[in-house]
Amino acid sequence: MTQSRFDGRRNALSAPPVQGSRALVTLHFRTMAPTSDPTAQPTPSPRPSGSPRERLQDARLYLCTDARRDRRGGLDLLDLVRAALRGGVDIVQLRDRSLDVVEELELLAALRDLTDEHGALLAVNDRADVALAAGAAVLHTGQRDLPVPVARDLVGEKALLGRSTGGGAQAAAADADPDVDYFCVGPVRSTPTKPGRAAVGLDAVRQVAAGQPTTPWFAIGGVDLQNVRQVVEAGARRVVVVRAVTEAPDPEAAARGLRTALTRALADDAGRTSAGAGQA
Ligand SMILES: Cc1ncc(COP(=O)(O)OP(=O)(O)O)c(N)n1
Ligand SMILES: Cc1ncsc1CCOP(=O)(O)O
Ligand SMILES: [Mg+2]
Repeated sequence: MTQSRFDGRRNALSAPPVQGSRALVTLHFRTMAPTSDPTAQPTPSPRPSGSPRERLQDARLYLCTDARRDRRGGLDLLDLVRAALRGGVDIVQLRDRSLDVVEELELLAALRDLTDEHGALLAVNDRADVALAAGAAVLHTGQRDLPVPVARDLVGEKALLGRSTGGGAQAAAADADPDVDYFCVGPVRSTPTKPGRAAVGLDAVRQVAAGQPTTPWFAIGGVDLQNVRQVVEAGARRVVVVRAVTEAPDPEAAARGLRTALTRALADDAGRTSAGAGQA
């Protein structure tokens, strides 16, 4: 495994400038890394390039993972993330409060190399200072974290800000806030990954979708291959997963399966209803 060391020099301010025009979006074909089957043909899937904000618009599948210090017999963090990116994950967040800042920055430096290679976005949870120091494209904060204006002041205009919501008024506030680049709605189902947080259910997803938010948003919490179609039918266009990939015996196949299921459910849903046409 190659270990990138954090050198303290790359930060969000050294990231390429945000391009304001959608016309600047270009599509290229992602290089698919070899799968476990050496005879398998690469199946190129469009990977959006362009500014982080443009890539966020096209993002469908977002992975949060801990540092996997206890690998539980599976892949270590970098191998897991590499596999997930090959499988089609668009955004990767390191979510692990047990790390000290030096450890977190070291891991983020390595993850940034991987996400950059794959044209994906790197997200930092909770800490604006760490996001800035790591040069991460995204800072994610929840309702009990830094207020959005403070987070924005700290990370600057170029960084993307994500916000957790339980749907309803929190989602409406996030959608109305020009500093929020995306928000999440959940937990859709109760989940051991967010203990003590009550499920909001698919009804909350339906309610948010009915409001036709203009800000990109994701459903999170208990989303997996079995229920992703229901989540899309409830109105979500994007999902965040933890266990569905991190606890899968084959994380690459799990990510690819979710991605394919999402794409199919989205296509079917778009054919069934025109209500989603204007959705973020
Ligand atoms: C993408 C994404 N969505 C939701 C969360 C949860 O954030 P929060 O409610 O602040 O809880 P913690 O993750 O900080 O425990 C998230 N981290 N990422
Ligand atoms: C971080 C977070 N916030 C709301 S639910 C959740 C965890 C989702 O984890 P999983 O996909 O394993 O249910
Ligand atoms: Mg948080």
